[in-house]
Amino acid sequence: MNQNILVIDDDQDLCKVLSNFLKKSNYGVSVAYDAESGLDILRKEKFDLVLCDYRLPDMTGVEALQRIKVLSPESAVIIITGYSDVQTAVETFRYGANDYVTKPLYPDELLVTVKETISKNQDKLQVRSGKSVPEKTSEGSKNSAFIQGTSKASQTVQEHVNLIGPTDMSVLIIGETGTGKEFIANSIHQKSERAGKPFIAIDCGALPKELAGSELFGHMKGSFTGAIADKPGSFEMAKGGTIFLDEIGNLSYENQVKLLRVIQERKIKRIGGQKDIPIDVRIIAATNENLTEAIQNGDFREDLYHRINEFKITLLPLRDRKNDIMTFAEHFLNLANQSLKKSVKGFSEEVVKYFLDYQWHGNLRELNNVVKRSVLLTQGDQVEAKSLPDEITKPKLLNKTNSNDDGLSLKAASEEAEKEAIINALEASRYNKSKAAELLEIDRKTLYNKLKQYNIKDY
Ligand SMILES: Nc1ncnc2c1ncn2[C@@H]1O[C@H](COP(=O)(O)OP(=O)(O)OP(=O)(O)O)[C@@H](O)[C@H]1O
Repeated sequence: MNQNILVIDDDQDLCKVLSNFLKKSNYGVSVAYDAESGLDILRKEKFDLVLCDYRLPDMTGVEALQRIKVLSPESAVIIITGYSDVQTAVETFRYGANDYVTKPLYPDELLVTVKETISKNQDKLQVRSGKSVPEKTSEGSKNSAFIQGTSKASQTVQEHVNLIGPTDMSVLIIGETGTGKEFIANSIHQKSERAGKPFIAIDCGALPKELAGSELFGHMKGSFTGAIADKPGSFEMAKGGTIFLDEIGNLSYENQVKLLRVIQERKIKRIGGQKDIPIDVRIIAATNENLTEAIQNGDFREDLYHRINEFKITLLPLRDRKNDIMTFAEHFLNLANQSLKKSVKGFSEEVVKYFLDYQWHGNLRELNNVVKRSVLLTQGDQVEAKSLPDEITKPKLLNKTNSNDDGLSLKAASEEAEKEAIINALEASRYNKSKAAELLEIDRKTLYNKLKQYNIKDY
């Protein structure tokens, strides 16, 4: 049966082109020019994928995404965005977007992203419904796509993963969007005795409040409108395996209480059910927000925090572990060559410099997408700067013209250099702050102040 795609974009010409192209590639396609019409279509039909513009005339990208997830939690969503919006569009990942593509859209690149996204989403749905997913040998396989970073920070993370993997401790992974939290969670699972059992990833940010309880803990027929049959929740489906709760800070208070009970008593009750069901799962949680602050504000339970935080792993933003950038870029280049059937060999020196200087707010996910796009556009042997988006090659000029901001000033340049020196010292000292302060010839207190000033994550 054909897979169905819904395209929501106010650019009617783009919709026409996309629709023709996707139909030629054997997808069933429906089109809407604003979010409300798209949501109307979603109320009537099921879609494997929604391709949704980030800037719609009637609502913001995040709002559209949240409403899509309420109506059709099982559809994958790819956000279409202009490169200048990438920095804000990456926020949609907190609400369950599966990937993003940047305008101008290129058919080959889009097709690869569409195929991969639908396939990964179906694997997830299958695992959640209790069916095993056949091992894949292509680039779709998590294991074949996983690599270790080469920065000191990544090596330390890997040591921790190796240590903590075989235990049954709960782990809290902290990091910005796209830093690889789910990949690390999966790697911890693979190193444990639970490896042959399910790894179920739940995006708490994408779960509509009204469905979250049922999704996690299951329900009994008739317990609420729409509960047409008994349904096991993710905790039951993960039997013997690991559950990965991404964006755990988004769980409602009520579900936090239920989760605490699962952890303390190792059993659950389905919604509307009487029976206690024993649960054997390891919990790995992730967040990109400051849970301590959420606790102080009364939004997150402190007792739950201590339970999920038996071990903490912090993934630094890519811009703060620069040694990883080219390691991952080479890896993504190989993957892009495979999926786009190209044979680009590497990156020009200029490109390497741009990559090292860029801020990568979407982290590894953004790097992957930029490399994929540049491989597609490369005719010769190596990726040249002209294949990169302007935001990467001219960030300061684009962002700073017509503003009083001193991005081009000596002060900004020396602050940038200072920040880099601090990051290098931290890496060299394996995040031992006393040693880093010594290397920098400043005292610890000054170092702490600078970490705060430059928003360098505490490792
Ligand atoms: N160790 C790794 N090896 C190879 N690719 C990686 C690795 N970690 C991350 N990636 C790439 O980065 C993308 C984002 O990773 P992941 O989904 O694990 O990030 P995340 O921190 O969980 O993001 P979010 O918070 O938005 O859910 C992956 O799809 C993959 O392409």
